[in-house]
Amino acid sequence: MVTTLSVNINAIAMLRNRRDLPWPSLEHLGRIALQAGASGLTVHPRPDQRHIRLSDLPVIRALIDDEFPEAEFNIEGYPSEEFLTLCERTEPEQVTLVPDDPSQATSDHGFDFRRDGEMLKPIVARLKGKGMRVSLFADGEGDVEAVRLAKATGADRIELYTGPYGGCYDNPEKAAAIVEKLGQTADAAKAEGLGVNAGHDLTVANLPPLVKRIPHLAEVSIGHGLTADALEFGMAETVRRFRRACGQTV
Ligand SMILES: CC(=O)[C@@H](O)[C@H](O)COP(=O)(O)O
Ligand SMILES: NCC(=O)COP(=O)(O)O
Repeated sequence: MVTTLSVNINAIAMLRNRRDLPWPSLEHLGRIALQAGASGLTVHPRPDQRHIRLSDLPVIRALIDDEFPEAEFNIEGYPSEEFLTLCERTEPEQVTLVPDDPSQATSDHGFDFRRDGEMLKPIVARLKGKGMRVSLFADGEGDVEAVRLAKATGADRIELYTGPYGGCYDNPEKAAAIVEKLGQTADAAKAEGLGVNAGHDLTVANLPPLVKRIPHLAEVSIGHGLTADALEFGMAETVRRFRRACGQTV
């Protein structure tokens, strides 16, 4: 399976929001990323709109619809009524649900499916009923029962939270142990018929071992590390670097 790359544009929005000016432009950089072969764009609007603003969503929707109809729009967020209404209005191809509290600085854990499974079922059904693929943010600790409960929600995929893996950039032994746990979680998901995505703190350096251990990894969404890379190499070249790191022929 080819692992596709969705470019998360949150960090670009954060840079833009430093000033009351329209640059760097999400539309322009999103276009460059898609032209360079990214499979889609990801946004994670937070309730305080500290990076992605609600007004950004129709712009990205139109960019994909008008210029890249094969691309995927992935919207991430906590499934509040406000967020679900936003998804219904924007109709992303994929919604990634996360358990984040509004006060969280960033996503730092997956769902507790033992606690949240029943709560998620009608939400997953509602989004899928409107034609959106649903992915659920999940810890990658090899918890097979949690994966079974994720499947029972009706979701199409899980997204493995790779923050602990990304944090081990200076500790290869620990990183290898975490990749193995992520791999075991992904194997359990595959056995249940769930697709597998991954994201958080992925980089050109740490992607290849992950993709090697999880050959059925469907998609990675990457923002922080990718934006840092783009400052050095430019968005188009960065997308090509990340695509190669995903195992794609560029
Ligand atoms: C869901 C996830 O993994 C996060 O990485 C998220 O998309 C990033 O959110 P922030 O950009 O707000 O840190
Ligand atoms: N779903 C994870 C994501 O979109 C990007 O996370 P990060 O690369 O900004 O950590």
